[in-house]
Amino acid sequence: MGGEQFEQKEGSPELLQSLRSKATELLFREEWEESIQLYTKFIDLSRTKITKLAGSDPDSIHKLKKSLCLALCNRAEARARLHDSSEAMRDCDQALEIENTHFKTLLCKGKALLGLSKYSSALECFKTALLDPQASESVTEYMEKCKKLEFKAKTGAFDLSDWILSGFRGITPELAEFIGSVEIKKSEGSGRGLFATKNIVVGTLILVTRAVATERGILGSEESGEKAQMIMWKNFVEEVTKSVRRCDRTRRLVSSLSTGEEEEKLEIPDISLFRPEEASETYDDSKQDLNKEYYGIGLWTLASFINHSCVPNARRVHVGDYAVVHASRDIKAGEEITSAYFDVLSSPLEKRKEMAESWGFSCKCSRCKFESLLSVANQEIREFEMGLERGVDAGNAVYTVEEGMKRWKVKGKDKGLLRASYWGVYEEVYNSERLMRRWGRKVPTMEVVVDSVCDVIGSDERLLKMLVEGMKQKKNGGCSSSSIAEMEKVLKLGKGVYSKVVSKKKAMKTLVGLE
Ligand SMILES: C[S@@+](CC[C@H](N)C(=O)[O-])C[C@H]1O[C@@H](n2cnc3c(N)ncnc32)[C@H](O)[C@@H]1O
Repeated sequence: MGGEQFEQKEGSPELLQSLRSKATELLFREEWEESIQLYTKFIDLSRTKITKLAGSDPDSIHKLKKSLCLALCNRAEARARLHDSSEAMRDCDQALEIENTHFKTLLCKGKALLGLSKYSSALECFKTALLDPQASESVTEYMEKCKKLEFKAKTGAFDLSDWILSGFRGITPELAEFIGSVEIKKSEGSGRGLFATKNIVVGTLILVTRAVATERGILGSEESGEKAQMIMWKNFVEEVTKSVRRCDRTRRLVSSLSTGEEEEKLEIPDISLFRPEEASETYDDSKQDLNKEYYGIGLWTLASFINHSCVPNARRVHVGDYAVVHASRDIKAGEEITSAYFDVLSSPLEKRKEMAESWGFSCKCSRCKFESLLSVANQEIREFEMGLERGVDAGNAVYTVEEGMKRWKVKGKDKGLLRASYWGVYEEVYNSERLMRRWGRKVPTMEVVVDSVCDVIGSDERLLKMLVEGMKQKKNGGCSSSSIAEMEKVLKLGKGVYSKVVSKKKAMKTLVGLE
């Protein structure tokens, strides 16, 4: 192709024709990069020619502009396929400057806007496209999609009941970016954090945010797994770098993130920076643990402002490329929203310190402060923990903690903190008929312990499972059906674990194992 091209004069109709048909052929063959290259050459040559012909040959200029418009539109299509929505948008805008109702471009721009989560702007585009005689049903379908996503983005009303119930199988449901009642502020403990601007009820969605980049894979055996992990990280960093280069807004979002150093000096970005519809696009030319070997990396900018706490009030799950954060207990206006970066149930202070260290920080949360003070003052706790390591009887261990708390003057909510730290032994006791026969009368009931733990660490599937098992056992033991209050408690805990995206009550009942 190269030789053939250079024999033709730059800007000759033959060269332009040949470039255009080769670029189109590549587009049909889905060879996006190569197609973009040829369209770029065609676009540059056409523009030069139009400038040269200015004022002399209106017919030729008209024809050239028409094919320039189509070339920009096709290049936009190819760029959109490579997930370069910002550059695709720029091509569309330039094409629409030539022909403001160009049908194919309007469709392409609408799709690019959808890719940028700008649902209402996308809807406007499709509305204009619908006026074109070529408009088919697919335009109406796109309009419906925009309306649905815009509604979700405004309200956070998602219903993933069916997908969750099907065991997360099938097509991942389409989500929209959503930012609830939150703002970014200085956090007492660690740089900046996300804060509630209104009271948030357990289960309510706080954020749904799409990743700047993700990388997923299955890791093999130890050695090849490590290598695969390294390759995934390399690809991931390349993807982030590409996204940052492509889009100025992404660059601003990524550069607002903390590196974990000098957190006191970090700027507080306005939350509107993260709202896709509000963000002006400037073009800069420059863990679901179903499988232990499954590995995933991602970067979600707004979710990265959420600090860790060992008494978290929010949970984060991933659905496709989205991070979904919801309240795992009721949150008061002004309270900092925190999630657990690692398992905080069944993890005494020293174990949590190690885990925080592997994340590169030393945890300053209230639970760590409380337990540090307690263990410094308390030789008994250290001895108790040494006993746990030696494998003492779980019933005896629970009894020791409960009696100890009386002596150490641990009261009210603080009891939940220690029970959470030593949850492992509590769980063992409540799950064992033998231990319950021996210790049942000497230790608090499972319901009391679950309540107090839930109060401090928020909803957790292990707490939920324990409550549900308790209800079933009561039923099997001849108790009449569970009380409404018990049922409501389980469903509330279910909401805290799975969030309101399981909005059908029947679905929630099945999910928690009550049906
Ligand atoms: C994902 S960022 C959270 C937002 C960060 N504070 C900021 O200003 O951008 C994670 C970093 O925040 C800090 N951090 C988060 N939770 C913390 C905690 N409980 N105690 C101390 N530092 C914490 C650590 O430096 C950690 O590496």
